[in-house]
Formats: sequence, C-alpha cells, structure tokens
Amino acid sequence: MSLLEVDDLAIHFGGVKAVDGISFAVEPGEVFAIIGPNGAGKSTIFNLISRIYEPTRGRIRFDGQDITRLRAHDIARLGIARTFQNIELFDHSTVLANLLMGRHSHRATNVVQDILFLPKVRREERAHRRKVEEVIEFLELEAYRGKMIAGLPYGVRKVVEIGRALAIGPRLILLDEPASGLSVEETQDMAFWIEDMRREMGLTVLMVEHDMSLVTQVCDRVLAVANGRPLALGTPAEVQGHPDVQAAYLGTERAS
Ligand SMILES: Nc1ncnc2c1ncn2[C@@H]1O[C@H](COP(=O)(O)OP(=O)(O)OP(=O)(O)O)[C@@H](O)[C@H]1O
Repeated sequence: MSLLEVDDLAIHFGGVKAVDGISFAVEPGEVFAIIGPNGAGKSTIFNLISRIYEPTRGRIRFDGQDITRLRAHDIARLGIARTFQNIELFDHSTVLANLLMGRHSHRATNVVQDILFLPKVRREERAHRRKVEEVIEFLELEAYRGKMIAGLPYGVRKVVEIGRALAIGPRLILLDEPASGLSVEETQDMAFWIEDMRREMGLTVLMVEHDMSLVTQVCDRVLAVANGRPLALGTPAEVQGHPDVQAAYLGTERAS
C-alpha cells in the first residue's frame, strides 16, 4: 500500500486554479520530488497535504487513512512533518529549544500536570530530550546545540529546520526546496542527509525542488507540474526528457 495517496487534488483561489487535478502516490521508503516552474503550484500542494489549505476537491490518504479534513496538528501526530521554503524557526531561541518545540505535537500531559511537574511530565520530558539528542547527533549539530538561530549561517539554519521536522519522529517528511539558497557543497551535504534519512531512519521523503542535480541524485520518481496541472511522472531522467516538461521550462533558467 502507498504511504501517501493524492487523488484529483484541487484548490482554486478566486479565479486562480493554483492546483487543478493533481494525483500521485508515494511508496514507503521512496524519495519523490515535485518539480515545476515558478508559480506552478508546488508549495500549494504541500500546503494542502499539511492541511494549511482546504482543498476545493480531491482526497489525501496517509497510510490508508483519509486525512483530507484533519487538522494540521493531527497530521503531525500521525507522522507527517514538513519544512518551509522560507525557514520558519524561532530566531531568538537556541537550536535545542527549537528542536524541543518540534516535539510539541507529541505532548501527552496537560497544563496542570506540567505546572506540578509530575513524574509523568518528567518522564515525558526525558523522552523528548532523548529524541532531540538523537536528531542532533544524526545531523551533526552538536557544536550548535546552545547557539541562537539568529547567529547561525543560512546553511546551518536549513539543517536545523530539517532537525525540527525530524524531532517529531515522522514517517513522511515534506521538504520544501531543501537546496534553495545553499552553495554547491551545502547542496551535496543536503543530498547525503536525504539519503541517510531514507537509509538510516527508514523515512519516506516528498520534496519540492528546483535544483535538478539534487533531484537526479536522490529521487526515485518525479512529478512535474505547471499551472497547477500534471505534466509528467516518472524517473528524473524520463521527466526531464519529456517534451511537455521541456516546453514548460522554455525561457526559464531553472531545471537545467
Ligand atoms: N493563498 C493564496 N491566495 C491566492 N493565490 C495563491 C495563494 N497561494 C498560492 N497562490 C497562487 O497559486 C499559484 C501557485 O503558487 P505556488 O506558490 O504553489 O507555486 P510554486 O510552484 O510553489 O512556485 P515557486 O517555485 O515560485 O515557489 C500562484 O499563481 C500563486 O500566486
């Protein structure tokens, strides 16, 4: 069974058909990319899957469960985590604090229990810390643990954002342009993190990405979209060579 199934998904903003009849399925352990020119609808598809937007029509299933109408924080609890195109971290908190915030969807204690700092709260706190320390070790963030986000280089902040998503212990991670703003070397490191997420953590990865060198290196399959509509689905080589995809990119500098 596919881990994520998207069926005839659509959202219209007034007259703009931002997403209009998108279907695809992501298999467990797969690294799957959505590509397309600017304004194609890629981020909107992510916002629909992570339940920030309400679809005009269509269905989203995760592990066989219909999640089309679930609330965003229930999505996280089910095991879907995401990063954002414009990094969304708390700039004036430390790396450790940001990663711990990523665990919030898992809190099983209530406010009164928290205030009294009952044993259950302490146990839960220790479990959160253990998970976060695992992520810090996995992403080699030890040197940055106590540092404020605001003072960190852009490339490190991107890795911390991935860390915050990993801290929830997801089965599926949505990466919105993981290579944007990164140097060639940092993009290569990102490719290694993505491969390790799959290999060592058993994660399934769905990403939106413009950098075709990263897509070709790490993705099993690619869906190309333009104007909210599907263009081609297949291996990176098949999709890049598809005449409709080449036509959609004609005159743009990206996807080269
Ligand atoms: N909340 C919104 N209200 C109105 N229009 C929107 C909204 N969100 C997205 N759109 C429109 O939907 C279309 C798709 O936008 P989207 O951001 O999903 O594209 P994208 O493929 O992610 O582009 P990019 O590669 O530049 O990030 C655009 O025409 C955009 O203006």
